[in-house]
Amino acid sequence: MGNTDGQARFVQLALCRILDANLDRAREGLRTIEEWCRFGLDNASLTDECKHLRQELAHWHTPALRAARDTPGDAGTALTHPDEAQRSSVQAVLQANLCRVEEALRVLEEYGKVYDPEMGGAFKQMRYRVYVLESKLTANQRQQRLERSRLYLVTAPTETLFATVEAALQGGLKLVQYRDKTADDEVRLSNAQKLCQLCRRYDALFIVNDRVDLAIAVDADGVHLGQQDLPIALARQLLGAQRLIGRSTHCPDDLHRAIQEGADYIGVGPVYETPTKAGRPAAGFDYVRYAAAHATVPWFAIGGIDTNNLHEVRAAKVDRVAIVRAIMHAEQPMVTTQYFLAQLGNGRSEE
Ligand SMILES: Cc1ncc(COP(=O)(O)OP(=O)(O)O)c(N)n1
Ligand SMILES: Cc1ncsc1CCOP(=O)(O)O
Ligand SMILES: [Mg+2]
Repeated sequence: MGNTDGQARFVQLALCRILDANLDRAREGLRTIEEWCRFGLDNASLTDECKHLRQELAHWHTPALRAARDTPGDAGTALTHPDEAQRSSVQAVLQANLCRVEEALRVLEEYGKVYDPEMGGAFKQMRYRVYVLESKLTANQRQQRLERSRLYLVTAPTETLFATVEAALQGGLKLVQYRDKTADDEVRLSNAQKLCQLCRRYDALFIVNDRVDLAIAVDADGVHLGQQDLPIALARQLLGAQRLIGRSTHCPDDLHRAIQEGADYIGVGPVYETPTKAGRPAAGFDYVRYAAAHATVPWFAIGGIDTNNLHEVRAAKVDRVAIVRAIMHAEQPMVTTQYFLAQLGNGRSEE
């Protein structure tokens, strides 16, 4: 009898320790996410949602559960995974903490059912709220990062592809498109994978030109589609709600259609005729000014823009530009990137 009592007490104590540890874990993870929503994204509603979730967790974190804590006797405190010692980016921090919160809530849900019949349902409901938070955070982040980007590097297949892109990233670039119209798929896949990883290291968005399949394969942030490429609706079905879709536009009709079809951003051009897109006539400055007056999504002027004519482009109310040769063929891509960013008044947004 004494033994059974002792066992029951042991189980109860273990339960309390599990609940206490996971309440702590979930609260800490949420606090980490909340700080980014507040200071990184300036997003009041996401910050509020984190705070509410933390308060609800605090409500369940009773003195009885806290009293069960025995940190020196906890066999798990010394165990860490090498990934925890290093995070490659803010994204990685957010991802790790979302995971930590979701796992902790699942543990609370399962063991909570044994401790208090109301706990299971309450933590399940919170877990679903964290999934929603995760979707909003991911979607929102990409949109916000896109909005902050004034300079868009569209790559050309050069011998120094990776070194040039990395130099531009070191110069502060935050938006890269992989464009290669001729390479074999095997090469494109490998290049896209490497560029995607490179962009992640510098907290830059990575977009694949033309190819929805490659964008999905490398887990890119989105795809850029021209007028002759896949319809936006189909790309959206394949890519989901959270990835970015860009569309090239050459005239007012294209612009309105792209926005109405759900493009997250548009390319506007070619501003000038350019050998990079041989055979496509310039759309001209009238269309550029039209875009400045009517575009309701971020738009990037593209085509023949370089450091010499940037002032003329800026005079047509252009705030965002997409560049191929002027950076890919620059002698000093990092310095050229810094010049573009400074002229585009990037300030805090590209930090
Ligand atoms: C930002 C941006 N704008 C326009 C284009 C051109 O796309 P598209 O018309 O499909 O031509 P290709 O680049 O595929 O030759 C772009 N890539 N990026
Ligand atoms: C892909 C594309 N679409 C319209 S213009 C253009 C190429 C722009 O290249 P560059 O900056 O070298 O003129
Ligand atoms: Mg295309």
